[in-house]
Amino acid sequence: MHDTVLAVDRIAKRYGDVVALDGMTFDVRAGELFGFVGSNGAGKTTTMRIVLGVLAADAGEVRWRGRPITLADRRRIGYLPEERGLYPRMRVLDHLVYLGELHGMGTNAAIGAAERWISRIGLRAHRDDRVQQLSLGNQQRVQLAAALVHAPEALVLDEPFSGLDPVAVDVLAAVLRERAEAGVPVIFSSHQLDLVERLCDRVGIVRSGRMVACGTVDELRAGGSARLTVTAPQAPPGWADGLPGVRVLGTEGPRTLLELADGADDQSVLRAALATGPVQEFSRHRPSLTELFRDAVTAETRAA
Ligand SMILES: Nc1ncnc2c1ncn2[C@@H]1O[C@H](COP(=O)(O)OP(=O)(O)OP(=O)(O)O)[C@@H](O)[C@H]1O
Repeated sequence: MHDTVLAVDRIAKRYGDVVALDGMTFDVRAGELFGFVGSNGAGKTTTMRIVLGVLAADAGEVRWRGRPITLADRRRIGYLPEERGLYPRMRVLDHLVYLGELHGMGTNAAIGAAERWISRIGLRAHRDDRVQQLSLGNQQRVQLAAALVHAPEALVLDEPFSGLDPVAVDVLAAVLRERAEAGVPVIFSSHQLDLVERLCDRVGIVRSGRMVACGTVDELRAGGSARLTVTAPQAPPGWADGLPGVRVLGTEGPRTLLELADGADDQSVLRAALATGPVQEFSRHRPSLTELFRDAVTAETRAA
């Protein structure tokens, strides 16, 4: 039995004629990092807004620890919205203290927490600057500290890594991992799939307002079709066309990337490659998250 904290259950949402969410369903468990990925417009931000109560769903339910989520539950969530909302003229420390107090912290506790996050997120040199004086990336760091300052019981972060330099990416990755290890469920959206693959316990791939694949990266990869990379310098263009159970995904110089249907015979591919001349590379691998994601997006294009 998993310790589900947040459950999104068959959420539907339309904007006029646009169907933004169409039965969106998934859950996030205590202590896990959940990566929420999907192409632009797939419905990630809309889902997060509904979880936080910024938007109302047309149908479906959000549950917090097994019962319908309330305003009080939502105040326990640390939220990084897509539309970043800081007061530009406030100073960094004052801003974070203010937000901590808004979430019910006493002033001293809020100051202590704000100082700790300022150090942790690398903002010490900017502690007394006004938000509007900061670079975009540093404003993003303040926004992240704002989501963390009140010791939330869950984190819902809309593209938290966007705009961060590589050092800040590493710091944030460590912070999120640490929060998860403390039992906090963390859900975040990102287009940086290598980061999602490296960091997340589970990943959900969203397409057209629905969850089309959800599981650990290993589970998702195991469910994807095997890939073959073949390097055959003398092979003419189209050498792999028509091989049974084989789809050509692309070529790059002498290398051809192939997708194998279940049960397709990779040895017949090897024989076909050898028939063209020397084969310098022949390797079979499971798709990466990026490749799985491309498959999902391609399926969307084909369905459109
Ligand atoms: N306020 C709005 N009015 C009309 N349509 C909207 C509105 N907000 C979102 N949509 C539409 O709803 C769908 C889902 O958008 P959403 O912002 O949730 O996607 P997303 O997955 O977060 O995309 P991105 O990766 O680009 O941030 C899109 O078709 C979008 O155009």
